[in-house]
Amino acid sequence: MEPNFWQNKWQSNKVGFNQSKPNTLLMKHFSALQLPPNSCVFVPLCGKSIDMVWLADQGCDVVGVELVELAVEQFFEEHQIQPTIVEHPNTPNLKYYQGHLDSQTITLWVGDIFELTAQDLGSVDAIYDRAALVALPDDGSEDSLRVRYSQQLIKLAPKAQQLLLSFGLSGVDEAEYAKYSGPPFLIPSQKIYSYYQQAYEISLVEAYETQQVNSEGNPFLNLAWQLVPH
Ligand SMILES: C[S@@+](CC[C@H](N)C(=O)[O-])C[C@H]1O[C@@H](n2cnc3c(N)ncnc32)[C@H](O)[C@@H]1O
Repeated sequence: MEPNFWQNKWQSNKVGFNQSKPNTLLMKHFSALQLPPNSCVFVPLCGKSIDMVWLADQGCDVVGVELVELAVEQFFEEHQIQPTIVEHPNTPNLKYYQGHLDSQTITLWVGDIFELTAQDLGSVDAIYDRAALVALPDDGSEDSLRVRYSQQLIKLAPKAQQLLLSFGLSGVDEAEYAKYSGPPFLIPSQKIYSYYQQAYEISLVEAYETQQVNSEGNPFLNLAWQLVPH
């Protein structure tokens, strides 16, 4: 997706991916990560997700990154948090907004995730990916946006486990997935392994069929994965 695609979505308020309530798979499976209090959770491609408030309520600090500044502004406005805005000392296209929710710190970088470094993020204990991997296309090439994104996550936080949410389709083979365009994209399970098995032990912690079916009656799936660094 070109940056303009996302800028337009936010400018025209076509943000159907944004949830009004915390994600049920997050609430159900987050405790399996067994994070100590004040752990830092990285939320890539964070939008203005309410899940970040839920994570802070669990006693975590949150670091996010989001391309579109309007999304970050809206996050702080909607939760009535007064942010401090800090420009990156060396990278002109990066800045962060930082504020506090009770005793937790929320730091949202504005910019392209590919411009961030592990040093910018600081120490990260876990990554929560909802609507991020599935937002990016994979044309099958070695340097597709989705492949580059998965590599970048590993570089940014090599010691962090991940809770990853994805979408699939029940009862079809991998070839069938290519018929569906996104975002969000459906991702065959084999692909999740191909992106991440070099860095993580991968467990599928939940997969459930949604009410929605394709034209052949195959149900769409919501999946939750736990990825633990080797
Ligand atoms: C489908 S939305 C999901 C937002 C959020 N994770 C949620 O659950 O609501 C994907 C977000 O990624 C942002 N985005 C896309 N490409 C990006 C990039 N290269 N760097 C940072 N953010 C990006 C978009 O602006 C958009 O807000």
